[in-house]
Amino acid sequence: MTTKTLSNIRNFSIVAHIDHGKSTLADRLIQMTGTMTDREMTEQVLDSMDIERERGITIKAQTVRLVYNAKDGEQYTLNLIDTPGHVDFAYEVSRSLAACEGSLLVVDASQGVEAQTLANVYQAIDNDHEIVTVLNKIDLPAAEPDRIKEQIEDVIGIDASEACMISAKTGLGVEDVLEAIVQKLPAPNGDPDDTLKAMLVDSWYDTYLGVMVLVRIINGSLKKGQKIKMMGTGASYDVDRVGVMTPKFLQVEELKAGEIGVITGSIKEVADTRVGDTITLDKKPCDEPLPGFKPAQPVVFCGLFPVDANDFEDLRAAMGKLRLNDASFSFEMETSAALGFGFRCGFLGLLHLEIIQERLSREFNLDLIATAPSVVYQMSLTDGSDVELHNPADMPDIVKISEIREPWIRATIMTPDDYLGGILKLCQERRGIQVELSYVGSRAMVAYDLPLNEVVFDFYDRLKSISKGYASFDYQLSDYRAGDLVKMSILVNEEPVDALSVLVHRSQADRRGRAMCEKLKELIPRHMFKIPIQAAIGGRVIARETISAMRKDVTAKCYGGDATRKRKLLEKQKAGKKKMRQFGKVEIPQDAFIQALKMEE
Ligand SMILES: Nc1nc2c(ncn2[C@@H]2O[C@H](COP(=O)(O)OP(=O)(O)OP(=O)(O)O)[C@@H](O)[C@H]2O)c(=O)[nH]1
Repeated sequence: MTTKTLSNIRNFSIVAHIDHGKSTLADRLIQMTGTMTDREMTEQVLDSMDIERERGITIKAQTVRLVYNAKDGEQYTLNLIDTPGHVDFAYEVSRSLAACEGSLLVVDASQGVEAQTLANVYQAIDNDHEIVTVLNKIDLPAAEPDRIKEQIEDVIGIDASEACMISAKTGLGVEDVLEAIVQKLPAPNGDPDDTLKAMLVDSWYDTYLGVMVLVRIINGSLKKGQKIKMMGTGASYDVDRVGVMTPKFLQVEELKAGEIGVITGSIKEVADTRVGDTITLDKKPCDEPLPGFKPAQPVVFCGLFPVDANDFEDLRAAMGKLRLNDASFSFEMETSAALGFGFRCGFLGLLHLEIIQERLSREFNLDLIATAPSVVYQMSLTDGSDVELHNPADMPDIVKISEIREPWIRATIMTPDDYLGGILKLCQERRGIQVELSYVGSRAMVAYDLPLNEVVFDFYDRLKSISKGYASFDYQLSDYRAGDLVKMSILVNEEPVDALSVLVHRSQADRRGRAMCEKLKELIPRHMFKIPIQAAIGGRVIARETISAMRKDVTAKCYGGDATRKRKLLEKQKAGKKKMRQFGKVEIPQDAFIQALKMEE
C-alpha cells in the first residue's frame, strides 16, 4: 500500500476547558475564512442546539470545512471538528480526536489551565496530535499570557513559547492561528487509490436530509451511489449524498482519503450508526476495521414520570424524538407505585441526564418528576449468576446476593489553594481515595478515586459551594469494585416512596438518610395531622423527622376585609394542588421530589 501525504488538507479540533472560548474561536475562524457571510453568522454557529446556546456549552460534535488562502500563496482545506467539551461525552471526544492530526489548545489567558484543559489535551496527545497553543482573551485586563505560558509548559509539558496570543472576541491575532494550523499541523496521510476505509465520527438527524453521518476517510474514496458496509454492526447501506459542512451541507463529487465530510443514505435511525465504527465498501471490504471501536454505554439511570398521567404518551413521543438524534440516550417503560407510569432512562453521565430532562420540559413542555439517579451496579448472586442493576427498585432479595460491585471514577479537581482543605474533606467523606496532590502555580491539583454513586448525589453542588465556584472538575470511569452497599428506603407517613429509594454505602447511609429526611421536612407542606418522615434500611429506621400538624387555615390571617387577597390565596392553593402527588393520606408537591433529588452541577 502506498501512503501519500495530502498536503493541502489540515484536520484539527479545538480542545479547551469550558468557557475558555472554543466556540467563539471557531466562529471567528469560519468568519475569517469567508466560509459564511456575516449575515449568515448567528452568534455561535457551531453550537446549533438551543439549549447549548443558552447554556453556552457544546453538546454534540459538529464539523465545518474552511477554505483558507495562506500567506505561502497556497489554498488549504481546513476541517475543524468541534468536540463536545464535557466528560460525559468522552468517547465521542476521543473519536473526534482520532479523526484529525492536530489540535488547537485554547487556554483562557486570565484563568489558566483547568481540569478539562488537562483531560482534553492529554487525550489529544494520546492521539499523537501536534498541538498549537492558543492563549485566548488577551483583551481582558486580567490576562497574564506570560504566566499562563509558563504554566502550560510546567503542567502539560508542551512548548508554549510560540503560542498564539489572541482575542477570539475581537479577532485580534486570529490570522496567526490560521497560519499556525497550516504551518505546524501535519497533513493527513492515506491512499486515495486503496479500498475504502473510513471512520464514523458522528451522526445526527436532519429533518430534511435524514440521518447524516460524519466520516473521516482514511483510505480510498466515497461517492454517491456506492453501497457501504459498517463493519461493527454488519449493516449495509446505499449512499445517496456525499458532501461537506460549510457549515451548511454542500454536496461534492466525492470524498477522498484524508478528507472529512458527511454522507446520507438508506440509514433509518441515528441508533443504527455507532460512533467509531469502520465504513468500507460492501462488495470490496478493507481487511481490518479501525481499532478502538466500542458502543456507548449508559452509566447513570433515573426514572422520568409525567406529573400529569395524561402526558404519558406525549412523553413517550418526545423521548422517541430526542433519541432520533441521540443514540446514547435509552429508555424503557417503568411503573412506580408512587409515580405511576413512566420510563427508566439511561444516560452517559450527569450532564447528559440534565440536558435530556431540560429538553423534555422546555422543548416539549412536559412537567416531569425524576427519581434519584442511580449508577449501574453489578451483582453476583448466590446461584452463581451475575446481574446488572439499573434500578434500586429491582434489587434482588439481599440473601440472594453474594457481592455487589459499583463503578469508580478517577476525578481530577483543580482549585485555588484556599479551598483545598474543604475539598479534600468532601472527597474523603465521599469514600474517596487520594491518588495525587500537586501544585500548578497557586492552584492545587488533586486526583481522587471516587465511587460514582457518591458523585451522582450532590457532589458538584458541594464542590461548587465549597470553592465558591472556583474549582474545576473532570472525571473518567475507571473500574468496578466490590462495596458494602445497602438499599435505603424513604417512608412518608409510614408509606415507602419507591421513587426516593437509593442504593448507598453502609457508611454513608446515616448521612444520606438524615439529609433526605431534613430536605423532605422542608419541602412537604404541613397537613392536618403529624407526618413522620423516615429513612430505613431493611426494617431498621436510621433517620427520622416529623412534620407537625397544621394549626390554622391559611386564609385565617386575612381576617375578613381583604377579599381579593383571600381569593388569590385560594386560587394559588388550587393551582398548587394540581402539582401535588398523593401518597396514602399525604400530598407531596412535585417540586419536593425535584428538590429532594436534585444533584445539579
Ligand atoms: N473578553 C473576551 N471574552 C471572550 C473571548 N473569547 C470568548 N469570550 C467569552 O467567553 C465566554 C465563553 O466563550 P465560548 O466560546 O462560549 O466558550 P467555549 O469554550 O466554547 O465554551 P463551551 O462551548 O461551553 O465549551 C463567552 O461569553 C465569550 O463571549 C475573548 O477573546 N475575550
